[in-house]
Amino acid sequence: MYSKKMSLSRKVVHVLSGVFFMASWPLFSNSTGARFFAAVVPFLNCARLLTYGLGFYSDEALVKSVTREGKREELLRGPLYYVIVLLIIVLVFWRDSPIGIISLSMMSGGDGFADIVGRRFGSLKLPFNDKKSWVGSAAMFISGFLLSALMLSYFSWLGYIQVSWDQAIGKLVLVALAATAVECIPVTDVVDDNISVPLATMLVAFLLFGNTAH
Ligand SMILES: C/C(=C\COP(=O)(O)O)CCC[C@H](C)CCC[C@H](C)CCCC(C)C
Ligand SMILES: Nc1ccn([C@@H]2O[C@H](COP(=O)(O)OP(=O)(O)O)[C@@H](O)[C@H]2O)c(=O)n1
Repeated sequence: MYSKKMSLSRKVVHVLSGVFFMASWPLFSNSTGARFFAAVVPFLNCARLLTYGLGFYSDEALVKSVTREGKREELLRGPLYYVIVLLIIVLVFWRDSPIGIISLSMMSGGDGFADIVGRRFGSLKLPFNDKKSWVGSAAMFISGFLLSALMLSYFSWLGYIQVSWDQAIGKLVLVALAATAVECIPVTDVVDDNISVPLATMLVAFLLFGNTAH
């Protein structure tokens, strides 16, 4: 029986892994190769998830902390997609582009809180997706928007990006709406939302922000 406590702990890992990983980026040097050193952590986690997910070795603690039903094969789906997206974001966008910062915030914070809040308070389901709820989607939008704004402020304060907040706020609202829309449409049986949410965010953030946060 998969407990609510395990579900909550998995989601806390979902939220905090991405946030703490992103928050650690300023610890790396200003060299052009710094992103590759930062990519070592998600790379090693990819290897770990593949090793244990394919059954070469077993790690019950890992399986219990990041899977829904305690099956090792689950490591090869949501958790692996999540870490691959971290790898792509850190290599492609790094800390000097709002696109990666916002995409990671929507995937970790937005999608994470959608589950945490929606699973507990989401009795009123969406008319087009009975697995998702209005309050869960609202939590996705609000937490994704707030975490994105917080992390953009963080990297702006440290001098990696410049943010024109008079324009950025409106653009961030639109990006959060797009991410929320993608998260709640019933395609998660086909495309995991650890793929669909960041991809949709990257596209809309690129169209609205380009590679600067103005
Ligand atoms: C539970 C996770 C994904 C599943 O999502 P869903 O299917 O519920 O939508 C997150 C998996 C996390 C992964 C096993 C560990 C990732 C660690 C990260 C690469 C680096 C963290 C470093 C930081 C400094 C703690
Ligand atoms: N927009 C949302 C998202 C999730 N949820 C709740 O959170 C549970 C898990 O959502 P999910 O299938 O998107 O979980 P992950 O794929 O993110 O792990 C759902 O079964 C709903 O109970 C919600 O109510 N509304």
